[in-house]
Amino acid sequence: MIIDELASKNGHLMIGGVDSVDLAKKYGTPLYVFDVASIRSQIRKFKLAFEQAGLKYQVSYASKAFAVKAIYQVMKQEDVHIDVVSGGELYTALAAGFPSDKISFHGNNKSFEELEMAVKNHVGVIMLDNFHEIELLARILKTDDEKINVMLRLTPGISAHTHKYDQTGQTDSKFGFDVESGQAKKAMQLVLENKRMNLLGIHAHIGSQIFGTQGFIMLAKKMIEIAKNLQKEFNYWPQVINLGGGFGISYNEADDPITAQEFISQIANELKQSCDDVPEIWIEPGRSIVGPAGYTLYTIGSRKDIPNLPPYISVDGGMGDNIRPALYQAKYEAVVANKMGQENIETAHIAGKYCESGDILIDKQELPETKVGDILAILDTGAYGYSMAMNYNRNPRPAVVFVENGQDKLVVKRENYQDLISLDRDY
Ligand SMILES: Cc1ncc(COP(=O)(O)O)c(C=O)c1O
Ligand SMILES: N[C@@H](CCCC[NH3+])C(=O)O
Repeated sequence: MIIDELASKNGHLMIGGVDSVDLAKKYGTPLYVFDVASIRSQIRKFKLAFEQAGLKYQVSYASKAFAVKAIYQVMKQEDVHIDVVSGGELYTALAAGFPSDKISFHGNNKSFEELEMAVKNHVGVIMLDNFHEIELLARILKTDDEKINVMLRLTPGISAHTHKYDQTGQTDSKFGFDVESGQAKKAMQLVLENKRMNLLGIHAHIGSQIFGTQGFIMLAKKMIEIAKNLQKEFNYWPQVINLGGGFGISYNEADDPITAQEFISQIANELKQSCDDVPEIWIEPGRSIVGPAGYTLYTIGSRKDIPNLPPYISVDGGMGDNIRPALYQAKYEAVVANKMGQENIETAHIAGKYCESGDILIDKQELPETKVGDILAILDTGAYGYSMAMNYNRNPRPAVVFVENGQDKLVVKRENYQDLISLDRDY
């Protein structure tokens, strides 16, 4: 998000036509706020880019980025697929009324119960990740009319240029069937022999928060090469090639993401050059759909000044609602929501309230003059914020509000202290 492009009115940050300072007053802080129009617009950009490129496609929202009932309902309205990685995400999506035939079920260690739940609910496709899962699924599919679509997640041997914890496509990865060593071929054979599994195609995901098109072009090329080898071996041509997600977003000025249009047109060129019968192309964006739409509002509290060093300005949340700075050294930017347009006068550390020295949300943030009670808005927190939130130090998780067309709606209640002990039992 570019700070200069943020909307403001009377010195207040506006989100989706709603005054963010009013939201902080109405719902309290910390508060996650999502601009739903931004989510819809990003989905439409992906779809349009595929249509312009003339590819058969499917956009599947990677819901690990943000998985609550309301977002699954937005995805249903936008008529996209979703992917889930656990029984909990599947349960939430189904409870939200999301159609099961548009769900892909991922994960590197799906349990018998999770696979059974997926089969019983007739999910659109199960992404098989390892031999253990092929075995479990074969046990679950007891009769011929229990046929289910599957895809094989492959490890294509491509390292994305991103944080180590965000890489998934390299050979040394916990995800997927390794192509180099022949695991992928063996898995393909097992699945093709099982008449209760319908092999829809092949999948790979090289990582997350990736900039540039190079990695994705390499991946598209590699997937066609793999498909051609499999065709020779098994006379099988995939109906779908799923290229995963991972499209980077701009968290700060240094980040320079590619647009959906750039990425998809280049992939389309590569695919059309590589083969005559281009399969349907699926992508699984998570961060790029919800990340830029999200803001976290905090109230500024204590301040610690140290001679000749930047001050520590603390807010009422921190690593419990956004683990990304501590976990991936992620760099965010913030504005003071009730002082938009005011001149910056200092650089400060934005500290969280958790009992950890590493609980610093922003290492260096330019700020106008601030005081206790001001509202700080950290930008681009829509992905992997709420979904990775936790109760460390027994801090309740914040509420989530959706805004659209000047209206706000609470979609997840704030946890309270009673919620925190609701699972505890006396001893
Ligand atoms: C298989 C798969 N698909 C899609 C994604 C979504 O990635 P992102 O949110 O970076 O688009 C992930 C997460 O890294 C993933 O593991
Ligand atoms: N949780 C990661 C993205 C997913 C990485 C692995 N699939 C992040 O916040 O960047």
